[in-house]
Amino acid sequence: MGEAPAFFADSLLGDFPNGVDLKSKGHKTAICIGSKIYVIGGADHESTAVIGVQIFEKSSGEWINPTVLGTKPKVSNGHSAVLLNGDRILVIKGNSKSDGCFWFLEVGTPFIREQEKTHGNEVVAWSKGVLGNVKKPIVISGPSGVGKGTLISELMKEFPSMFGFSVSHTTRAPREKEQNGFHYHFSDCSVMEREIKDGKFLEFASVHGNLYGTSVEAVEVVADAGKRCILDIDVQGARSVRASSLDAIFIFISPPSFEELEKRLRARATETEEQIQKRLRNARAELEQGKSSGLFDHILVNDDLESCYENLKNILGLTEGVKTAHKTYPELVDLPVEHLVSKTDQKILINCGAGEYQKASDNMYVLDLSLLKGGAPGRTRGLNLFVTNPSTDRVNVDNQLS
Ligand SMILES: Nc1ncnc2c1ncn2[C@@H]1O[C@H](COP(=O)(O)OP(=O)(O)OP(=O)(O)O)[C@@H](O)[C@H]1O
Ligand SMILES: Nc1nc2c(ncn2[C@@H]2O[C@H](COP(=O)(O)O)[C@@H](O)[C@H]2O)c(=O)[nH]1
Repeated sequence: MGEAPAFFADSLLGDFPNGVDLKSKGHKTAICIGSKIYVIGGADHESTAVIGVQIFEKSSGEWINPTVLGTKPKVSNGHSAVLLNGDRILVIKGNSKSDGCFWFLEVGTPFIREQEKTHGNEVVAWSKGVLGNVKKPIVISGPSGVGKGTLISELMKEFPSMFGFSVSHTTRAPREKEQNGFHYHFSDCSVMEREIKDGKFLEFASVHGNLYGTSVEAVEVVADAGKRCILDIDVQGARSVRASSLDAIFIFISPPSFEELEKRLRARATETEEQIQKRLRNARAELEQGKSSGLFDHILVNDDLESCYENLKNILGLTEGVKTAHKTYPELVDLPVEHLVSKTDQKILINCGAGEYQKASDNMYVLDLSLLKGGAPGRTRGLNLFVTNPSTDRVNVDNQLS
């Protein structure tokens, strides 16, 4: 149970006209979902730099400090909040640019329900809203030595501005030419176990006797750079990603034969005999699962490297002449502190000339949420923002809201 915010729960039920399902006072907003009132604003109880969240449970009259996961938004002069689908709240920070003003607070999504089982406490999770879209990440799996890394290197070499590699964490020792932060983030077992508990990883698995994991950040930094992310992970990891909010394409690379796989692994000469034996034992299980689980969208046999690479490019729609990424981000706009929000279906109307400050020339923005992707613990992507002027674009607004 936490300390109450600086106003009483009853006052939350007053009529503050600041958006849909929204009651606000000062820099706090309140959204009611069932028996709970989520109070967003002020400082977090652990850090004064980020926006706090508290929950008022109406049935017991108690205040709860939930476990707050995800990237938290910095405190701002003011914000508005809108409930979406009953399980997440859109928070629009005023006085910020459109690449940093949209945030989502998840309160009842499948991810939150899973986390509540682990934490044994109320959980909420922030994710930053990102305008525009990037193409689906690509998960590449297959037994050790099949050629995943070789194929990925070819892609990155031919299309450097299009693809980015998700740099995993691992507890295995670096090989001779491997660089920390480039090939892997090399980590201690105790550090990585603590970070797993803290929710830093999208997925993790014990592979060939070591821990490996993809951090949420490893995937998001690639997408933030406008690139398509490639993950090189084992089959257990692929299964976890399938169950996560990351909408990806799953490709399994298979060897032409088990003998050829063994030959490649030995020729690479990076493992001891004992490790080779372990990897080969695991390869049998991975081949079984990879081919029969229905987990993978595509299975590619890496016999001749050149033709396998061509097949991979075909799957990814990389025909001749496609060399660069297409960025589709809208131009940045400034959202003022004073704004009104209203919601129709999957669209949010943001009126930037709110109340007494309204001028005929003030712009309205329409935030389209119909193509939302992802969410906590990563980013929420696929937001589209249209600008419109109420005095000249009446028809336009109506169309965009319908
Ligand atoms: N089609 C191919 N024909 C012959 N050799 C290949 C082929 N593809 C890759 N190789 C070689 O096989 C070895 C293993 O390849 P690579 O390191 O890319 O495998 P990997 O699947 O990434 O393995 P790991 O999962 O252990 O990281 C390398 O020496 C590579 O040059
Ligand atoms: N589940 C995960 N598996 C991973 C990750 N990073 C790499 N891997 C897989 O581990 C094996 C061994 O890799 P190696 O570099 O030691 O040869 C290989 O199959 C990789 O695909 C990860 O983040 N998560």
